[in-house]
Amino acid sequence: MFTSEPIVSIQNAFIYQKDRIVLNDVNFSINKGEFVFLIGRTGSGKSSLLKTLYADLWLQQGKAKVVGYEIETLKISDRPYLRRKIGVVFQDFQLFMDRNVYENLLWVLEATGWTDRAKMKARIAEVLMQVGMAPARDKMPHQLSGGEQQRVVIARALLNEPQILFADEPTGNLDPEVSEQIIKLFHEINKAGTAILMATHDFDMIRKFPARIMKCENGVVLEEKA
Ligand SMILES: Nc1ncnc2c1ncn2[C@@H]1O[C@H](COP(=O)(O)OP(=O)(O)OP(=O)(O)O)[C@@H](O)[C@H]1O
Repeated sequence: MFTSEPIVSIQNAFIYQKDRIVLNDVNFSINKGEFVFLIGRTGSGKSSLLKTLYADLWLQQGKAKVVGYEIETLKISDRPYLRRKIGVVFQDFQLFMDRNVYENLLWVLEATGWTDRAKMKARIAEVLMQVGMAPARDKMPHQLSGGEQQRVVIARALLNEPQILFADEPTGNLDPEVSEQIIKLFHEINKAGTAILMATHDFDMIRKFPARIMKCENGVVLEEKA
């Protein structure tokens, strides 16, 4: 039987902020193409868990493997290689406000080793099309609505064809209608094969777009029964 290795697996992991344990003995895995919601109250550890998985917070105890990289032993110099295979989307859009959409995306391609200008231009056109933002190519971020900016951020996260997107409250700053469009976009991206791990408070969206749910509660991560 064909079995593929999970793209995220975390075992016996203790997640710390400074010297305080935020999450104890975390164990789960995420398979290729899965969609997973991560829920839990403010301060329950969702962001800390995501940060650990994209190697922004040191994993002091336990093991994690993300798209083939062992997180607990990952050298700082190897982080860019991990980051090329994953995409990260936050609540605050974090675009360069002094560059237009095209330049924002170009910056990422340059920073991740692309050199062929024609291929870069084509890839940017492709991801902007995928998120419905092709007409905004030459606009400055301040000329876009919050939802449009978030689409550009998602396009940026897709540039290197990540195997998984980590999204931390990606609709946290958006009104409900726009949030729904953004979650729909994540679902389309997921259907095209990219796994998604999304921290959210938005229970309406979870009801509308049912998927696997994990919950941070009382210092542990639990699988939530549907
Ligand atoms: N940089 C930091 N230094 C010290 N403690 C931190 C830091 N970041 C978060 N914490 C603490 O770690 C705990 C978990 O926070 P975390 O941000 O992971 O929770 P969260 O579930 O993502 O919350 P929210 O929904 O508000 O984003 C909280 O008690 C928080 O105060």
